Amino acid sequence: MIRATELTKRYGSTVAVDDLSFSVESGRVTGFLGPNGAGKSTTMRMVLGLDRPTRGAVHIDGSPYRELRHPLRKVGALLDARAVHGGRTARDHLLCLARGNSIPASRIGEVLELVGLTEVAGRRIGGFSLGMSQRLGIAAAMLGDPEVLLFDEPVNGLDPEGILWIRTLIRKLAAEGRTVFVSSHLMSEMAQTADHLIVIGRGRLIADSGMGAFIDRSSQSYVRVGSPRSAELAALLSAAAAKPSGDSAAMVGSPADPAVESHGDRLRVTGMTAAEIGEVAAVAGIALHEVTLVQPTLEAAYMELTRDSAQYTAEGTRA
Ligand SMILES: Nc1ncnc2c1ncn2[C@@H]1O[C@H](COP(=O)(O)OP(=O)(O)OP(=O)(O)O)[C@@H](O)[C@H]1O
Repeated sequence: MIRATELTKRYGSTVAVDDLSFSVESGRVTGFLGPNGAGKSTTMRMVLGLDRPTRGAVHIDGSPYRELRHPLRKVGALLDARAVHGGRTARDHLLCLARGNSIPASRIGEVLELVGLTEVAGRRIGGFSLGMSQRLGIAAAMLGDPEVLLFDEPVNGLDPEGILWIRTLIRKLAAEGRTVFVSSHLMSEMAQTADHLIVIGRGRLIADSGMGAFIDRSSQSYVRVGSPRSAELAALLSAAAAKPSGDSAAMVGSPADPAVESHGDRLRVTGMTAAEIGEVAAVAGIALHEVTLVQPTLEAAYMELTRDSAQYTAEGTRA
């Protein structure tokens, strides 16, 4: 498990990460999202001891990274796949990393096989394509068979087959009970990979919630309800929606305030679940002819939530 507590990083007058507290749990994929410059890479660098927090701390299973005895056996990371010594062969690169972390050389063949680079193990890394470099970075991350894995933009530059391969690998690692923390700007990819989301903007926490809850809480998520007594039901739902729901998903400034609107012979209900609507109707003995959950894509929910946090916004992209 990764736990960040009041994590803060300043570069001169820039506050890159601002009082950030969150946990990344084991056994699931946690997506780390935020607009350009939000502080994702800086956070990941602090998790890995590559940057010192100005304030606060981040622990991996209770210890700061710098205090881990054999870091690669606890934490594997893919940050910048190109930041390697281009003159070395893939095998030598992995051998150097293994030696420094008391990892047996026999593991190198295993990770090369895992990422599909066995045939090019003797080639110099400098001639590798971006996709091959990404695979080598993942081989390095997996070298110590770590419980905790961090991937910063892992599908960057990969072809569709490579993207599918990484997605499958990431899901498998989480299913094995590992802690998997992945940043990406590709929302369609995240929607298929992550179970849980941590969203930051301008260095601060915006959301920490399950994927389903994140999408449900968007104002674009609603339940379409059809009933022969829709006017009566609308009044009952409005009264019920005014009560607090007790939902525990942390969402700063959630836009989904409960509301009931009539659209022809259908009701459009936001901020209530289909089950809650069904309960209200059942208590009043009102028949329901339709209850349909209409959800936006992760991309639409994300754009709505981060609209005010984006550092750079092109003309015409603000709703
Ligand atoms: N070494 C540094 N010196 C000065 N400022 C920095 C440094 N590293 C990051 N920053 C600034 O900190 C902020 C957060 O940057 P960071 O790279 O962590 O964001 P990010 O969320 O990873 O962005 P992206 O999605 O574009 O990769 C930005 O304003 C960036 O310019």
